Amino acid sequence: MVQLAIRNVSRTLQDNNGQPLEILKDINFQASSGEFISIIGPSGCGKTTLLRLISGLDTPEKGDVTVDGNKVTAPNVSRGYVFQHGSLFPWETIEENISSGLKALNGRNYDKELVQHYIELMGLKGFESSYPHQVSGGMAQRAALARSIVMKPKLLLLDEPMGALDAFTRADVQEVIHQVWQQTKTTMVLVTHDIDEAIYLSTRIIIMTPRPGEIKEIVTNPLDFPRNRTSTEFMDLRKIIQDKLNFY
Ligand SMILES: Nc1ncnc2c1ncn2[C@@H]1O[C@H](COP(=O)(O)OP(=O)(O)OP(=O)(O)O)[C@@H](O)[C@H]1O
Repeated sequence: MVQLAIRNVSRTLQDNNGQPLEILKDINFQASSGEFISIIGPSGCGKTTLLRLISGLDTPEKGDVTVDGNKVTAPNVSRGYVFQHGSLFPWETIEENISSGLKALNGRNYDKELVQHYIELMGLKGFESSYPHQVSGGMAQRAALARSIVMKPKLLLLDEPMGALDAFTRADVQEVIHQVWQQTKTTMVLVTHDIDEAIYLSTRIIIMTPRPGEIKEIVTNPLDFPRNRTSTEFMDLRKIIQDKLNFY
């Protein structure tokens, strides 16, 4: 069933001199409930702009974004957003951060078991009382992910959440995202620069052109789970996507 629909979306912003800058041009795609979509493309092609339009943080001047048939006009808790730098509250502990949205919504009667479930799943047991500056970058990102997923969003938008992590930590957070996706069946849209990450996690990969960002191609990922990054099939797909990203 189609959950997310982007129809004829264009977005023009202003550059530093006040001149119009066409960022996104005629974007069209649909995602079904439970899909994992990655968006990949050259720097500045409008990936984050597209994610902001899906979240409702921004609105397009042409076209529309709908989720479950409803037009997106403003942010909503049903669409979670995880930033590159998880943006945890530095004055709250890991547990307080994870439960902050639930508390804001439900007061003190929030679902504490759910919070504990994600503390365990994210490997944060024993660090509940630590503050963000006392844990590693990977742990902070796992906590940011937990903070979003406990809200049970219909759609989870991931804006390069592994972008600032080293290769080992990155693989570790990818694994956690994959587990959360499989367990919750939440529709996820990930912006990434990392072809392997896109192949490892996604059901489909959207390849964008340089600015103005247009969809060059949508590649359906044929690989079964669990995926093996060193398999021939994985490496073949990496080459195919790398070639499609070769614009110059
Ligand atoms: N608020 C804004 N006003 C003007 N221009 C903006 C604004 N936000 C982004 N831009 C410009 O829009 C273009 C697309 O930005 P965006 O962050 O969406 O690209 P991206 O593909 O996510 O880039 P990257 O991969 O480097 O993160 C860039 O040239 C950026 O400088």
